[in-house]
Amino acid sequence: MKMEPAAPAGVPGGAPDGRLVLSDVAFGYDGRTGRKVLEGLSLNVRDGEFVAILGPSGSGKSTLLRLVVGLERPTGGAIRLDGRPITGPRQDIGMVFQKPTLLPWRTVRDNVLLPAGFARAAGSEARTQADRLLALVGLSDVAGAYPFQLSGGMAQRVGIARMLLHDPSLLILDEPFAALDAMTREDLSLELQSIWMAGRKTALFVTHSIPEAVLLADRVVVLAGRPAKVVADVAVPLPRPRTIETLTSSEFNTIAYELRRLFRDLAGAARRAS
Ligand SMILES: Nc1ncnc2c1ncn2[C@@H]1O[C@H](COP(=O)(O)OP(=O)(O)OP(=O)(O)O)[C@@H](O)[C@H]1O
Repeated sequence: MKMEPAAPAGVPGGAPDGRLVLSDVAFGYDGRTGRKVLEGLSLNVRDGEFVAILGPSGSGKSTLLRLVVGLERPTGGAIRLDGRPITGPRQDIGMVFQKPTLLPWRTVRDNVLLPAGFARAAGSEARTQADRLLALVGLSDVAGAYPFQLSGGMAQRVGIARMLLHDPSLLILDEPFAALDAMTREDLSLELQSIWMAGRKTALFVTHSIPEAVLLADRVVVLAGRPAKVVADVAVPLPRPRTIETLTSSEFNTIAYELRRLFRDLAGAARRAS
């Protein structure tokens, strides 16, 4: 397996013809102190590629996603999707968070329709699409239910259906399964893989779980440092569809083990530096 150290600039780990290209990106929340969260971060995601992002807590993974969806603007470098800079939220980017933030007074169907302006404003086409997506994530039976009637896994399925409402071509997922029990998490990971395989959308997926990253991704990118940048870019050439059996294969375990070792090295280096 190849653990590629990140190049100081440019587009490590991929051809320069990526769909989503981050070039030498820098960002800090506090303009006054100038403290940067990310610096010199370059990443190239190809069309249809599923990239998982791992990194120590606080390394800037969510910040990176906020930049990609246009909720924040980089203070240095550039982020381009299909060759154009990202200047704000857009319909061709769908996002799902750790907590799906469902409106408790709206039904499941209306929560899926939220990006379309709710059921009354949404046309019949959007309502049909919402029902189709609820069927896709196995929630047709609870379309008229309210969020308090759902389990954590069901609520997250609603979040996934909502993310897909406008048929986005770029999926941004920020620890979507972190709050779920292990079995539900595994089931939803495999469902996400099916959805992704059916549409071959480009996906950026942040997780703290090495096995989850290796199970789902074509590539695992590791962020680290203060400010953070890409410190490793690991290809996952396992056949698809991946299944729970994949978790027992020697190829899977070799990649997961190498990533674990890398994390231990990073933690050791951070301890020595502090
Ligand atoms: N809105 C904000 N204002 C100021 N600082 C912030 C804000 N959001 C995040 N930060 C800081 O930016 C850094 C990176 O945070 P971020 O949430 O991106 O990391 P992360 O890798 O996603 O963390 P975790 O794995 O714990 O979710 C942290 O030091 C955090 O305190």
